Amino acid sequence: MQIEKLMYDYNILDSHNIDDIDLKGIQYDSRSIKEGDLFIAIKGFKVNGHHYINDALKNGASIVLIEDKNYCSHDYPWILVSDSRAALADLSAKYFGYPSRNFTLIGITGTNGKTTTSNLIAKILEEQGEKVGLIGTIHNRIGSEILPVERTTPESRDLQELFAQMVQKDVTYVIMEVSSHALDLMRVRGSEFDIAVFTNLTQDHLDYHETMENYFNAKSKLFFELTNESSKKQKKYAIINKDDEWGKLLLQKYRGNKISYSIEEDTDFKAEEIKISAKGVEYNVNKTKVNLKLTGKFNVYNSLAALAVASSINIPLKKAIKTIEEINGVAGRFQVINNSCGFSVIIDYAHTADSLVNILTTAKEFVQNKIITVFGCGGDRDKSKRPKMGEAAAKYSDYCIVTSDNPRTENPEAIIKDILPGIQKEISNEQYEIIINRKDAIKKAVEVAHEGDIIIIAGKGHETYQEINGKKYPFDDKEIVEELLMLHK
Ligand SMILES: CC(=O)N[C@H]1[C@@H](OP(=O)(O)OP(=O)(O)OC[C@H]2O[C@@H](n3ccc(=O)[nH]c3=O)[C@H](O)[C@@H]2O)O[C@H](CO)[C@@H](O)[C@@H]1O[C@H](C)C(=O)N[C@@H](C)C(=O)N[C@H](CCC(=O)O)C(=O)O
Ligand SMILES: Nc1ncnc2c1ncn2[C@@H]1O[C@H](COP(=O)(O)OP(=O)(O)OP(=O)(O)O)[C@@H](O)[C@H]1O
Ligand SMILES: N[C@H](CCC[C@H](N)C(=O)O)C(=O)O
Ligand SMILES: [Mg+2]
Repeated sequence: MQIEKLMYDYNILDSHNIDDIDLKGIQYDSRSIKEGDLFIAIKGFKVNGHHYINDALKNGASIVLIEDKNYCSHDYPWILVSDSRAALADLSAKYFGYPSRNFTLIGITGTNGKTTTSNLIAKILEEQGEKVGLIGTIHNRIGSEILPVERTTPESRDLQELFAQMVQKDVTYVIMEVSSHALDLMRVRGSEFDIAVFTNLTQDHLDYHETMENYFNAKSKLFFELTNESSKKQKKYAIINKDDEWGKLLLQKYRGNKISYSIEEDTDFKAEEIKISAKGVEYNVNKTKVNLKLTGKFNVYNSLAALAVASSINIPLKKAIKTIEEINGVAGRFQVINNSCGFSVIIDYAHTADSLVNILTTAKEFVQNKIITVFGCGGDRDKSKRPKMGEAAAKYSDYCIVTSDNPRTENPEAIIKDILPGIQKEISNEQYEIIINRKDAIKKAVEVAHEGDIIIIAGKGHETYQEINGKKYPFDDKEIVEELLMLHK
């Protein structure tokens, strides 16, 4: 694409020597630059992308886009804008042909339940014969083609490229998890959403957002994107959990079409007569029975959200229910590991206090003996959630083994030290132990478990690695526990 065409109508502050440049691509990382690309320099949290302009030029960049006028130079063609992160999103959407205009885009935000809910919605749509694109924590998917992921919501440029691939492959609906980081860092700017879902808001990521209000404001951005003009026929909807205090606030603030769901309040989709068991959960919604193989009150919420989305695109309730009733589970979400040892093992991605409370209280509904919980907290993430996760785990377990999650660049012992005050608030020294090595911790849980116990291995769910000091080592809770269970007598 000619640079003049890309920049036509764009608010630029200044430029140098940009005539007649035919762009081959757009990149925000100097290491990904190929001959003829535009390099967009972003001032990051860790480093300043402007420092990598020379690397980008060496790798073949034909022009750079900057926001710092100190990098205006006679040595290379440049464009100066006021915000290069915004420009990355705007220009990528244009470069890839505004791909999200070609399908119905469903965004799901909230602290917990995004992955589960998006998987339920994907199945409902696929059952209707639609070709679905799925973007989220476990993987990205185009129809049945699986693509690996780095993070939950891709960077704007990568997202627009992925959308364009989806358009080429005739996808009709895209369901994506939208993280608060993504909303704050403009990764979804230029994406035209039709339906937005708010699952809940509980403490996480305060290392980044600092306060719950900021965290809520970041999440809310998805809904204010929704009110923008659109070229599509699909009526826009906000789908919101009214039992969540922040959800209530969003319902009050949001002016467009909305559908609410709940267990406790009067709403469009209200679950009643809930029965939770080890095998699943049953409830009634709008006089129709739902019998899920997924268990836990939290999955009542996830399924209500999915049913509300289905109704917003005119899929009959009974049809949508039939589909979600067939779903056996989502990888690493309350995943039961079958065995013949007499006790149960459940792997779950709970990495917040709220999600620990949810899975442990669910397990308490049907445990016959004791609950043994193996968990840790991720490094380089919200430190203030650590004692709260400790407290939640201790309060609802009979025995806790505190271990490592992804230490990232932190010292695992220091992370555990942050967890302990929460644990010690609830239980005595005999009711917990520390085993830093996660594999050894899981091994110990299997050794001490008795008939009727439930072992909960929390925090890493579907993850197949453990990140230590910038390196990802193979590590899979499921594989490890299956190996240990085979050896267990
Ligand atoms: C806080 C955050 O989200 N940061 C993201 C952000 O980083 P940043 O802007 O600070 O970038 P930086 O590393 O300082 O680098 C600045 C610029 O220099 C460039 N650079 C850097 C080095 C080099 O040699 N050449 C070069 O050009 C970089 O590509 C970048 O454009 O933009 C980067 C590029 O897209 C991301 O990699 C990075 O994600 C970091 C690694 C991350 O861990 N993010 C997590 C917290 C995250 O986003 N999580 C959410 C899920 C949360 C949840 O809901 O549970 C997610 O959506 O996955
Ligand atoms: N609706 C819900 N409300 C509260 N907790 C939930 C809900 N759904 C799932 N959980 C708990 O949160 C964990 C994560 O669920 P899920 O992966 O669906 O959420 P997510 O929002 O995608 O999380 P992440 O932001 O880490 O990608 C589950 O393993 C479970 O413990
Ligand atoms: N999306 C979450 C995942 C956390 C998973 C947990 N295993 C951890 O490492 O803390 C995050 O980036 O905070
Ligand atoms: Mg997720």
